[in-house]
Amino acid sequence: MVEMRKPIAVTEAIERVVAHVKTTGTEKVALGEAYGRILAEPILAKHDMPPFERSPYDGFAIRSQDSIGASGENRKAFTVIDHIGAGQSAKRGIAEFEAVRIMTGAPIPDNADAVVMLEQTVETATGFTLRKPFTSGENISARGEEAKNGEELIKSGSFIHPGTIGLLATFGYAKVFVAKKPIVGILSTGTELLEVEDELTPGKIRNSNGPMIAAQLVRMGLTTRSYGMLADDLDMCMETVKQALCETDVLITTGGVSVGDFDYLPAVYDRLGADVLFNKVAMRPGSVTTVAIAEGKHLFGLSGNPSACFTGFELFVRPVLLKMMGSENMYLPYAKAVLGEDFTKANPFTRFVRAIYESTLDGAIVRPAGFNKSSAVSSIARGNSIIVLPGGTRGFTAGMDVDVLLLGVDEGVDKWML
Ligand SMILES: Nc1nc2c(c(=O)[nH]1)N[C@H]1C(S)=C(S)[C@@H](COP(=O)(O)OP(=O)(O)OC[C@H]3O[C@@H](n4cnc5c(N)ncnc54)[C@H](O)[C@@H]3O)O[C@H]1N2
Ligand code: MOO
Ligand SMILES: [Mg+2]
Repeated sequence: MVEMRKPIAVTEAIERVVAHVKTTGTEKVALGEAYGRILAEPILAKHDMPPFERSPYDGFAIRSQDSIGASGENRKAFTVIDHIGAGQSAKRGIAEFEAVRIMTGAPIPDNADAVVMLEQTVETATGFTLRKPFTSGENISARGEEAKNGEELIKSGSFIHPGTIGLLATFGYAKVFVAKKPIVGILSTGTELLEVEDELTPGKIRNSNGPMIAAQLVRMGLTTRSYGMLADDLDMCMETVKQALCETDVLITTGGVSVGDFDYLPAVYDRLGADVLFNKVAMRPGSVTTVAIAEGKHLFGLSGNPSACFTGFELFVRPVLLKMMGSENMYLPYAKAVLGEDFTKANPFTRFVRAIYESTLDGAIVRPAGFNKSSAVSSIARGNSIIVLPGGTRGFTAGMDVDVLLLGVDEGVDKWML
């Protein structure tokens, strides 16, 4: 008797996988190694920023009170007593009708409270004249105007992108606490599988899922511990999965999760006494995606069909890995776009269509990326996004609004929106 599986909704499946996450712990890395990691401490302002009152312009620092009454007919004259660029300080404070020629980024001299831009002055033998009054604080960057000492600027759990690196450098974080990377194993199962460099032989195909998942992990800044390829053999699968459970934080397998005579992953979970969170999801592709927990670790049984495998990774593996690293932004970012061509197939389950998303001057357009069966590889290659069509619908036509999940974006969002 073939086992009858009960499909659960995608949202429910996602909730179940992310409910069981243990964090990986933290480590300190040099700033130069921090790009692409997840912050494991908040970024605090270690001092006021700017740390001193400074000039935002190239010009002259003056006492604003000396400019009162200035006009085209009544230009006020100033004597320049010093000349400083960024990194230099004036030798003394200014007195009445004195000024310091000051460049962008240089500290405001004592007694000065306004900066006149070079363009607003006319040079004289000893200084300059100006034709308008300045208010106290005009053209001055106040100390701490961007951040006050001790202020939390970026949350722990945030993705470290180039801007984050700039902020860390600003506050002297030569080293920073980041989440440890989880060790992720990949095992490709299937008697039909050949290595990438192998010539085709009858009935065989090359293993594309293994390299594809490894690259999906690289896109997240993670590396892979590869368990290679195994033929569909229960004992061999069992042995390798057990070994991987000792050596990894998460194991991803591909293939062998359906109800076929050589689909051995269900038996592996059974023998391990694993807690199967689900083995059928109301989605296409990827309906047979199975996730189990053994020894507190996630075993992701992704389908062998490449599009199902790819989608299963993005929907289920990615949020778990991100949550393990303390990120709250674990879900793919979401967009609305106009469907660029008809998609008339029925969608008994939620359908994830590999797609090409394009921003145009008239708004976002999305089109299916070609041959879109669960077994498809080419549409994954063409796609940069996934159209999500709700279950129980059909007859989407060009011009309709559809939901899209964007791929390859550094940092996702903290909510599953669909
Ligand atoms: N009677 C039923 N048959 C099937 C069902 C079902 O519910 N009842 N589900 C179908 C669905 S949906 C899918 S998806 C597949 C899932 O199959 P498995 O996850 O068990 O994967 P395999 O049987 O091992 O392989 C399926 C397909 O994918 C190819 N494959 C496998 N591994 C790789 C790889 N590493 N690289 C590239 N391609 C791979 C494999 O050759 C098969 O063609 O089951 C349906 N059947
Ligand atoms: O898991 Mo299958 O991919 O739904 O076709
Ligand atoms: Mg199968």
